[in-house]
Amino acid sequence: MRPTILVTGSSGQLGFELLRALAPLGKVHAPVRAEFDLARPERMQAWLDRVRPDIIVNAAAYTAVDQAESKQALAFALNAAAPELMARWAGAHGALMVQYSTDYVFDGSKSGRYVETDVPGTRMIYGASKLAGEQAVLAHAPRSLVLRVGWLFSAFGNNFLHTILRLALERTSLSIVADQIGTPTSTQLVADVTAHMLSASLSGKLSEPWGIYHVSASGEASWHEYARHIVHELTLDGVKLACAEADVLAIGSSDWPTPASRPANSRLDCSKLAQNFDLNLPHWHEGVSYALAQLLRSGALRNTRWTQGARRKL
Ligand SMILES: NC(=O)C1=CN([C@@H]2O[C@H](COP(=O)(O)OP(=O)(O)OC[C@H]3O[C@@H](n4cnc5c(N)ncnc54)[C@H](OP(=O)(O)O)[C@@H]3O)[C@@H](O)[C@H]2O)C=CC1
Ligand SMILES: Cc1cn([C@H]2C[C@H](O)[C@@H](COP(=O)(O)OP(=O)(O)O[C@H]3O[C@@H](C)C(=O)[C@@H](O)[C@H]3O)O2)c(=O)[nH]c1=O
Ligand SMILES: [Mg+2]
Repeated sequence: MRPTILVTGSSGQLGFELLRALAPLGKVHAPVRAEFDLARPERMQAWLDRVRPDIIVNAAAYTAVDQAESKQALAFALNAAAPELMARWAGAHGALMVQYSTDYVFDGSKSGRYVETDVPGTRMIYGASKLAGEQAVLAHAPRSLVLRVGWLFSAFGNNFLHTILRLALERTSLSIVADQIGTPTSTQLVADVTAHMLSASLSGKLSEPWGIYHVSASGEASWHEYARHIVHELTLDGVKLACAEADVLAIGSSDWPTPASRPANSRLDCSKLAQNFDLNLPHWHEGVSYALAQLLRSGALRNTRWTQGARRKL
């Protein structure tokens, strides 16, 4: 029998890709927020009891990093209490669960890449709420995968790539922090890796696949290098930007004060993923190229002033 799969957050950038990537694995249910609201436990419980999914893939979350600082209760309700409820249900009914967490569970003080056994320590509410969520899932759903990802982007949705595209069209220079490093990772890649991990786990060939995994593209960048790369690629594509690559300026975090204190280093080591699942992930440049190609080819942008004549070859 094909498993029944619940995907939450399907209107978000990762959930959207999961709809595509998980379709070959089973019957995907993607309730909208009104049907499955993370802030309404009784609704979630009723939905789970009615549909009885075999696999829960939770891509819904409170993701507004700075706003979370003043919305602590909401961030914890969505990022910790709601995954706990799903995990308890999964544990009680023998379901599998996939929970997404973040590189922001770390404080950034390590000089190298973070491994799964490094002790998290975060200085922000979003990170603390996601950490509580991953701990609750691991505690209550014995068959769960907690995938820590970071710096997600896609051709669709809210993310840094879109912010830079918009700003570079409007402004003649950009000031971007250069002292926070991580790895931009496409939601397509994370969705495809999720599908691979789930099908390998379901095959029964892996003795103990469950637990925390770091999942990121290879390579690394500061936000400044990432922004420059986006502007460079768009310029090569013939997009008429107001901002030239040389005018993407490096600044320090202290020059860009934000409510949440972001880690200086949130690079993730993915050796455990490579070892247990035989996956070696591509460089983040490849994901950016693909997302820009999708953007430039999308009908929604075809008639805008700045894409006229712009073209991308992969
Ligand atoms: N974005 C990033 O860079 C990173 C994200 N992650 C994690 O990856 C996962 C996916 O993130 P991403 O796709 O970027 O997130 P998005 O912000 O793009 O999407 C969030 C999703 O959660 C849904 N949601 C929000 N509140 C509720 C609620 N009360 N009830 C039901 N659904 C709700 C949203 O629905 P609606 O459309 O109704 O608002 C939307 O579908 C999250 O767990 C996030 O913490 C980890 C590291 C990096
Ligand atoms: C727009 C802008 C941002 N910045 C800085 C602020 C910040 O340090 C950095 C990135 O800002 P953003 O708000 O786009 O990204 P941010 O919200 O920090 O992204 C995070 O989202 C959550 C959900 C995660 O889990 C993380 O992995 C990470 O992807 O860029 C500038 O320096 N100049 C600018 O013009
Ligand atoms: Mg943000």
